[in-house]
Amino acid sequence: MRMQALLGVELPIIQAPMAGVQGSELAIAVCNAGGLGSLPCAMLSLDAMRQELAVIRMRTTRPFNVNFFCHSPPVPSAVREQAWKAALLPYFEEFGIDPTAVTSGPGRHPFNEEAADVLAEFRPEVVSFHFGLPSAKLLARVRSWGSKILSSATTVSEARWLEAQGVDAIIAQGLEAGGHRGMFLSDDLHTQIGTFALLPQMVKAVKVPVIAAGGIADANGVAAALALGAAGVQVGTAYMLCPEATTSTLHRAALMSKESELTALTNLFTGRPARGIMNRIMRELGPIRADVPAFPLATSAIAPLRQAAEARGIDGFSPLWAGQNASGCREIPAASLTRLLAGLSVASEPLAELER
Ligand SMILES: Cc1cc2nc3c(=O)[nH]c(=O)nc-3n(C[C@H](O)[C@H](O)[C@H](O)COP(=O)(O)O)c2cc1C
Repeated sequence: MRMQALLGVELPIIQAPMAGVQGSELAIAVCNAGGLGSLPCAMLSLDAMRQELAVIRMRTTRPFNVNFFCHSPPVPSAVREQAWKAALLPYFEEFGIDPTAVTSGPGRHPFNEEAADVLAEFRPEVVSFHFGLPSAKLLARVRSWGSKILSSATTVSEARWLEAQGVDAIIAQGLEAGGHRGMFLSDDLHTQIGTFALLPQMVKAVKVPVIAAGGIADANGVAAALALGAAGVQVGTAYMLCPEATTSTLHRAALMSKESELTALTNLFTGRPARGIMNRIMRELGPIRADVPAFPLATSAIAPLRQAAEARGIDGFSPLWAGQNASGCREIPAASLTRLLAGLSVASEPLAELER
């Protein structure tokens, strides 16, 4: 089944939920252009989430997707906290940050009953999860509103597991993808393979529709994914320069520069592996370390460093999330990008140029 029939949209394009670089504005623009816009909620308070959802309902009548992380809350480890702070100490000194003032604590919220209470007020057409699924009870609550349920899988085994839990579609997230790996059955990074190797195997293994994600940045990429059996695609990185995204100036500059050609998986910023543009701290500490606190506890120690560096215009301590294919990033309205991805024409001349 094509994604359009399943999710009630015109185009087979999902704008990937991207916590930290977008809110309702991007989602609304994509929905109104015929794609499926997404609101990432992992970093939103309940009040902010309610406000964003109200804005979306007000400004579009189309289906939209609301996205959550569903990791298990971490067990803090004093040993790892200490080791992490020790590794960061030279940088705290360089930027004049008092290490004793650095607090620890979670920086990302998993989906829970309180978030479900807010969601119940809006009953979104689609709800997607990252890092597996929430409890069966919570999932049943989401399903009771008629919301279609999506989740990311990075391996065929994860796809089979999600199908057994009754999801409506599976997002095949390949190695190229920007941001956090949705992996949840294994923490072995070698298990995730490239999108166009993963997709056909997943399509063969499960009966539910499979949506391709990772490294897809233009109409040819979308067509290739559909030819390999995808019901639709989920595109993240390509939307990050759109004016409706909230991507920071430093992050935009990195995406537009040659730097964006080198990305790596790193757990330094949150405790879980995510793909971002290589920067100073990734280079100097090594992008993956065993002594980093569990997700999302690593975030709080690095946050003051990031803040101090960004205030000086330095991007070396910021998570510059991006996929391996930033070639589709364009400073054009999200509606135009959505149409171009779907192989449709756009009205204005400079944009029509991009189609060639
Ligand atoms: C900046 C950024 C933030 C992301 N945040 C989320 C998120 O909050 N939830 C989620 O399910 N996926 C998130 N992802 C992953 C996307 O859902 C998707 O897998 C990825 O963007 C697809 O690869 P591409 O970036 O190459 O298009 C994020 C990706 C990026 C680039």
